[in-house]
Amino acid sequence: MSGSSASLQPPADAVKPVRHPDAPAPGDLLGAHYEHCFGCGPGQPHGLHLEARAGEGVALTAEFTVQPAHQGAPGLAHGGVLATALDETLGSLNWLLRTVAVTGRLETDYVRPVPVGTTLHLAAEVTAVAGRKIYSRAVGRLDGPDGPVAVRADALFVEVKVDHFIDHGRPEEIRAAMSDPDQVRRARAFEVNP
Ligand SMILES: CCCCCCCC/C=C\CCCCCCCC(=O)SCCNC(=O)CCNC(=O)[C@H](O)C(C)(C)COP(=O)(O)OP(=O)(O)OC[C@H]1O[C@@H](n2cnc3c(N)ncnc32)[C@H](O)[C@@H]1OP(=O)(O)O
Repeated sequence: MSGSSASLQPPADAVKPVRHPDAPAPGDLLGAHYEHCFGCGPGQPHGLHLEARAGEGVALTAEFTVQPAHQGAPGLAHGGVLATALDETLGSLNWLLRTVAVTGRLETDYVRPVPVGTTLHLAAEVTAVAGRKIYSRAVGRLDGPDGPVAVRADALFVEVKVDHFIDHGRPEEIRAAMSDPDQVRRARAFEVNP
């Protein structure tokens, strides 16, 4: 069974997403938005270390290999970890819009179990934008980019200012992030609009 709820249907005044002119070129690795991000950060030993690559338009692909630390049932990926992989992949679309946005709603279908050791091949795209609301979807496949579907998600991201993180994040991590010029550069890269 699948099908997303009414709140994930774009409204009548929604428009097509526009790829930012300074978005990374198709094929480019997007890199981590934050060193300690559980989804993409190199500084998280048990994190997903998801690697996303820009596609054409407002779309991308990503890969994530399920590690023993990601188990739910013996030898199988935890559903919450798979939702994280989908969330992170969808969040990476921010790089192509050059907009900072956070997940408001994420609906996930689990279609096939995902064994430890599997590389999940993910693909995501923005389908519509309505004001601050960004509608997107993602799919994760086994055995390669054209393999059988294991997981799917529909999502609504909501645009926020960088202040969202500064206002709500724990002060010690915010202080460390703000004193790291590379982190500040990455945060700025999202907020430069045409
Ligand atoms: C230099 C130092 C700083 C460093 C910075 C680092 C750089 C960072 C760069 C990039 C970060 C990317 C990170 C990606 C990580 C992966 C993605 C995640 O996991 S994000 C974490 C999980 N998500 C949250 O924690 C959100 C928690 N929720 C909230 O904060 C708020 O609820 C928020 C912002 C989502 C909305 O709150 P409102 O007060 O701003 O806006 P309202 O008016 O409530 O909503 C706006 C519109 O969206 C709809 N909406 C909101 N939530 C909805 C929902 N759950 N379902 C349906 N519609 C929803 C509303 O109905 C409204 O629609 P109508 O304009 O009236 O048509």
